[in-house]
Amino acid sequence: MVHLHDSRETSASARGPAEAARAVHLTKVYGEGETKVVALDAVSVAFRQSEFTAIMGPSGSGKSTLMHCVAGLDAVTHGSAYIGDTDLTKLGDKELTHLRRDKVGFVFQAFNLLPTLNALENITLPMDIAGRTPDRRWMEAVIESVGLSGRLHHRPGQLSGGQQQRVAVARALAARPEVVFADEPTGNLDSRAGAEVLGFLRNSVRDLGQTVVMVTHDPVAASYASRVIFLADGRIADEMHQPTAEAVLDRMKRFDAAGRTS
Ligand SMILES: Nc1ncnc2c1ncn2[C@@H]1O[C@H](COP(=O)(O)OP(=O)(O)OP(=O)(O)O)[C@@H](O)[C@H]1O
Repeated sequence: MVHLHDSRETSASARGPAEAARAVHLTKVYGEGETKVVALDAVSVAFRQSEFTAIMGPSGSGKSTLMHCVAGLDAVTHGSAYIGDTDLTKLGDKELTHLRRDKVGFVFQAFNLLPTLNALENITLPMDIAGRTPDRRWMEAVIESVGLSGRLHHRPGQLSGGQQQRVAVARALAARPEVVFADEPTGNLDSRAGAEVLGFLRNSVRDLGQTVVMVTHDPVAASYASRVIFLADGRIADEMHQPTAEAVLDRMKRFDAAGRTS
């Protein structure tokens, strides 16, 4: 296994743990008048570099909204969202597009691979479009940890669901982003393929120093993270470190008992 920690992390560790992304008193309101929904209510949370955080909570608690606002995919109503030191609320559309392209990696439930390109071409596509040359050592490390070296010239249709999602994760990592946001990355996978993808995400944090923030409904998926943030009614309700699936499930049951799920 190649160990290739990010030099940003080394320099940051001299200053204490650096934050790859954070929300500061972030409020997100959808609609107005009778249809007004406060999806996030003054949420403050930081995601440190080289940390794997899972965001959990009942349906409608604001998980996706938090991820979308911090990733610059959705506008903030009040407060701020940062990637590194950059306040996203101060950026125009074009700057935001560049920041998302250069600093953020995304993994969604649907793999979103291009069917006519092989695995390697899919992995390097965003960098090709941006006209950037991939860092060779980093790419080799990503491809080694993704465990697809024998399948790099296969097209998505020739790969299993789990392999396709691992290609999607490698694509998110290829540009060496500040942070990777994963939204239900195992939602379309059976438990074995899901475990492969989660293991790969965890390795990318451990071996490559990547920062990962993952929204999930699944306590087993959350147990791969080193930290779980629980949202309820648009607020941070709890936090757990070194979670086990059982402990996460127990915590989620207490939300059910409080009648907060829909
Ligand atoms: N585009 C939108 N317009 C209006 N309301 C929205 C919109 N997106 C989300 N909401 C509302 O904001 C609240 C939080 O939604 P969000 O999708 O963030 O929750 P979630 O925890 O991710 O839910 P789930 O687990 O069901 O995906 C919900 O009440 C939802 O109905």
